[in-house]
Amino acid sequence: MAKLTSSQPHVVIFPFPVQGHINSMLKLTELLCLANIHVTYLLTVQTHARLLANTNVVSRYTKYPGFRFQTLPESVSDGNAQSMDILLNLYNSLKTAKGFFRDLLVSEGLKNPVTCIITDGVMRFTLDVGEEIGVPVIYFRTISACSFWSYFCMNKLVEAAECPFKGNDMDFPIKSVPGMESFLRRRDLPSLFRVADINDTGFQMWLTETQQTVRAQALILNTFEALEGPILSQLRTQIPNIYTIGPLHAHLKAYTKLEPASSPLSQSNSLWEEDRGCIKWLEDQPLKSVIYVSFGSLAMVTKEQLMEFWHGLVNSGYRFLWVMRPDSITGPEGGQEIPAELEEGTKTRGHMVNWAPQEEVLAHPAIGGFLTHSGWNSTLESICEGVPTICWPYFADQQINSRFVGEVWKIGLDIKDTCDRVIIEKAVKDLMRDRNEEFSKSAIEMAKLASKAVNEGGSSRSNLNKLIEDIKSMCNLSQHA
Ligand SMILES: O=c1ccn([C@@H]2O[C@H](COP(=O)(O)OP(=O)(O)O[C@H]3O[C@H](CO)[C@@H](O)[C@H](O)[C@H]3O)[C@@H](O)[C@H]2O)c(=O)[nH]1
Ligand SMILES: C[C@H]1CC[C@@H]2C(C(=O)O)=CO[C@@H](O)[C@@H]21
Repeated sequence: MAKLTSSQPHVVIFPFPVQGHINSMLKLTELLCLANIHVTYLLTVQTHARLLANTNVVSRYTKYPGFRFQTLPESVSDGNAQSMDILLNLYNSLKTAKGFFRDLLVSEGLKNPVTCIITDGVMRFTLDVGEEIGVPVIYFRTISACSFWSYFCMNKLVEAAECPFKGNDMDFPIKSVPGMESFLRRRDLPSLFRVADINDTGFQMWLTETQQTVRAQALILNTFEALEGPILSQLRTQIPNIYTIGPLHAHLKAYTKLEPASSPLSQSNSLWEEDRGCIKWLEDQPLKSVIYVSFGSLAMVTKEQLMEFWHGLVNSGYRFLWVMRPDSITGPEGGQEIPAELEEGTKTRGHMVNWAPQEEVLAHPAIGGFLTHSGWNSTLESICEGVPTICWPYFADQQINSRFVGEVWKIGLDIKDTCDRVIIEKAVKDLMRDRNEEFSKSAIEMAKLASKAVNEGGSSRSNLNKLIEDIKSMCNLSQHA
């Protein structure tokens, strides 16, 4: 093994290429670039093209001469699937890029040696490559610490016969996730736990992926100590080297002192075209009068669910801004007429878009609440703006995030497993009016803690500085075969 040394830190960052993962890993990328670290960022051909078409990333990154995008072979793709199939297709497709990844690292090494690899914590083939060529791998798992910890305890649940679930009582308590014994129910576990057989492909896949985390040099989490401290303490008994550096979107803003409103597209990483008409619409709405509705980039709703949400929102009497992503409605073509009262209610109090500049929307003074699927980015973005949430988790980590929102942080309502119109109407009225003071108070408190974490002297800022130092110190350690 020939040893190459370098005085220039060069990190290859490899996200699982879907919106929710690309976002936070690009924010980290920019923070590393600001610290004069060279970064090569890997994307599929598809996502790279979409990112370039819908954002200003090219001009944004020209100020960092050490940055470049690198695309994966064209064959790596999500197969134009939807939702969970996107993830499975991508997962399998990405593994075929192992040889490409290895060759890239070695050939990059000839010009500008790669000194550290930061990869998404669900791609263990990258650990194999790092070990093979002697370059340290740091994992970045883009979910919350609480959901990661529950994945990490999957084996314990199986050993304790808590999973697979016996019987249909979804409110049955779960005791095998240390630190969550007093409030965790079956329905709060990540949706992958809802299996009849633990040999289920998805279950085994995520169990194995999560367990491999211990092979990484360290783990980066997009969270902050004041939010998830007790769970992080549990996690550190198994994985001592954890950098909590979130919320990353706020961290980047604090670092660059960017005012969100001053430069609309400045930090967007959207794969869809943002409809800025909704900001104009928000300008005409009273203070805290609007509930923002969005289910992220992967969730799908059936036509029946859509109608329940719609009736619930209209019947609540509140104004709403609703992101209805193209292709996010499942079910047979055609069908249901839209009832006149929904048309009317939407015309007078609603606004719908395909994709919104979400960070900016949540920061807008007209927003009073957020009906969300509880994806981790959306959860952090609402926390930073002190916006209380109604949580309708769709899959994966979302089920446990929403339990923490409702039961631990008390910054919103968890309505999981139902979207009946009567429940939606009541939840909106509770969030926007009847229990607004209580939720807003805790949400604003949490927003202050988030801001403290990412500013000078805060825990996330110190951890980021430590990460940067550690990456710089890896310069003389890397070996290439
Ligand atoms: O109109 C929109 C809707 C969303 N977003 C952004 O898209 C991201 C969505 O991310 P997230 O809220 O995390 O949801 P998903 O897209 O569903 O993210 C996937 O990745 C997350 C991080 O791993 C997981 O927590 C989720 O469960 C998983 O589905 C956020 O940054 C939003 O600001 C927009 O900019 N405009
Ligand atoms: C397929 C989803 C289940 C887990 C994955 C994930 C994770 O890191 O655990 C985050 O969000 C989803 O995109 C993935």
